[in-house]
Amino acid sequence: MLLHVIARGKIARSPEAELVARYEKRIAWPLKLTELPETGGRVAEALTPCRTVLLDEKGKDLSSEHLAEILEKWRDGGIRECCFFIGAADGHSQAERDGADLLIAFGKATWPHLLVRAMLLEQLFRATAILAGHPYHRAG
Ligand SMILES: C[S@@+](CC[C@H](N)C(=O)[O-])C[C@H]1O[C@@H](n2cnc3c(N)ncnc32)[C@H](O)[C@@H]1O
Repeated sequence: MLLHVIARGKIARSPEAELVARYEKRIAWPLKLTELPETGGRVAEALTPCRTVLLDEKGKDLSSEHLAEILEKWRDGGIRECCFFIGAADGHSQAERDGADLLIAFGKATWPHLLVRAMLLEQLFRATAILAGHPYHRAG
């Protein structure tokens, strides 16, 4: 299953970009990163069947193991692409929230979107490492 991270805003050369690159290299699953402007922009049509996940403060606070289980279930169920959307300063619209398969929160705090990009990449690496039995993740 292709993990497709679609994020608003330009990351350019920055500490966040270094973190994104670090985890991007380590994720063994097919991975694609698409950067959109703060507003507007278009994303190539997803492979079908696909799932849509929004990163959103109003989402579910999932453990890394739970995220891994969801990805495993979708992959094994024949889902070909999972799109993860990170919003810009104004976040996501209610229509976008209503249309998503899953909303994930990294706690109730509001984080800068570039940091969320790095955090999501780390969680995707962690989830895929859990599924691969890689020792990176040590359950608490
Ligand atoms: C600065 S935040 C936008 C805040 C905006 N006021 C809102 O209502 O969503 C930019 C993006 O970062 C991500 N983000 C920020 N905090 C988050 C959190 N706690 N959990 C998940 N994603 C978060 C979301 O994708 C959000 O759209």
